[in-house]
Amino acid sequence: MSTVMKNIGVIGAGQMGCGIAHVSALAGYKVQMYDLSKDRIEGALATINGNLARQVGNGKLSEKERDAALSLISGSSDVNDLAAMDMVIEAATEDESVKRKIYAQVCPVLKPEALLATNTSSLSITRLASTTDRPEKFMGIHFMNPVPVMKLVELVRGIATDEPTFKAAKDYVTALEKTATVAEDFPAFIVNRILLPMINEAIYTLYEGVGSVEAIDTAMKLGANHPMGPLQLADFIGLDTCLSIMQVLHDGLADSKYRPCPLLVKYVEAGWLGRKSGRGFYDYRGETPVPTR
Ligand SMILES: CC(=O)CC(=O)SCCNC(=O)CCNC(=O)[C@H](O)C(C)(C)COP(=O)(O)OP(=O)(O)OC[C@H]1O[C@@H](n2cnc3c(N)ncnc32)[C@H](O)[C@@H]1OP(=O)(O)O
Ligand SMILES: NC(=O)C1=CN([C@@H]2O[C@H](COP(=O)(O)OP(=O)(O)OC[C@H]3O[C@@H](n4cnc5c(N)ncnc54)[C@H](OP(=O)(O)O)[C@@H]3O)[C@@H](O)[C@H]2O)C=CC1
Repeated sequence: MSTVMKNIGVIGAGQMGCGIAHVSALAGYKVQMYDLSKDRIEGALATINGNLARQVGNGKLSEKERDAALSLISGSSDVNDLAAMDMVIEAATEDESVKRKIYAQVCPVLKPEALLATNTSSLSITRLASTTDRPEKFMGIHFMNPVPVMKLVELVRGIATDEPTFKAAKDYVTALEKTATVAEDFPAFIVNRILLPMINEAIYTLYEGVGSVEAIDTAMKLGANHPMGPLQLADFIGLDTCLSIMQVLHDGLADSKYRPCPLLVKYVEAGWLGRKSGRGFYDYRGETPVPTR
């Protein structure tokens, strides 16, 4: 039997949390966002408003549909506001210790029958599930960035995930008019197992001086028809997230071919995390992005 869901909680009001709230509300779910600070929540609501307005501007949505979606989204920095949720999707920072702390805080607040999902890009679903009070009701629902545009969602079961949970997650993805693929619970699943080593290799190509930022991105855009160059895409994903994923691949598969490029490590250590921090392989602080190497 499938669980009928109406109320979706989203933990982490960053770029992915905003996207998940956006598409869930458009599909008619009531959405409650939670993040640590009120500022984050206010920023997220403004971002969602802007992205919905863009869809109205290009004729993808009517004003009525935008208003209906906006009226379904609330946010707060009080975890107790997640108590009535049928499913909570955690989309906080890609750091296992952060996610564990969140589950320890959130699980006692949730209804016993509520599902808990993670949008992790790489971490073991089974290991994350084991830190919760409901491993059978826990799974990976991995959206792609930007969520309102990308059609794919990877569904990942942990060893304990039960069938009604999987079915409810699949029904939810279908209601969002997205396509689900099933990935096994291996480091970084399918998309990032393939995509992130390519991005890491592009950073090695830069590190070794084979080409400049501009040359590498132009080469892959015009030479391989990628919509974004790999360094532009790394900045878009977030360099902290890219590094975490490479570390999970390196540790989890114990193969030196996944060694994170030292230049990626250096950028993250500098706090140059890409678009979200204003600087990465490009500097976004002016009118147009300028390569940093
Ligand atoms: C790391 C992980 O765990 C997994 C991942 O997500 S990996 C990352 C996967 N994503 C990708 O590979 C994205 C690659 N890039 C692209 O596909 C395209 O460059 C892009 C869709 C992001 C932008 O496309 P574009 O043609 O350059 O820009 P543009 O024409 O302005 O936008 C196309 C659409 O995207 C929307 N869009 C662009 N950026 C957006 C954003 N950040 N948020 C919401 N919508 C956005 C635009 O509104 C537009 O929508 P419509 O088609 O409804 O008009
Ligand atoms: N970026 C991408 O392309 C994709 C990312 N993902 C995954 O989605 C998740 C989120 O990524 P993304 O949105 O890019 O990251 P962001 O850095 O944009 O957002 C993360 C958000 O989580 C918040 N946060 C951190 N700690 C807590 C906490 N204890 N409680 C509540 N909120 C917290 C952060 O707040 P603060 O900034 O104040 O710390 C921030 O608002 C990660 O697991 C990532 O791997 C999945 C697919 C694609």
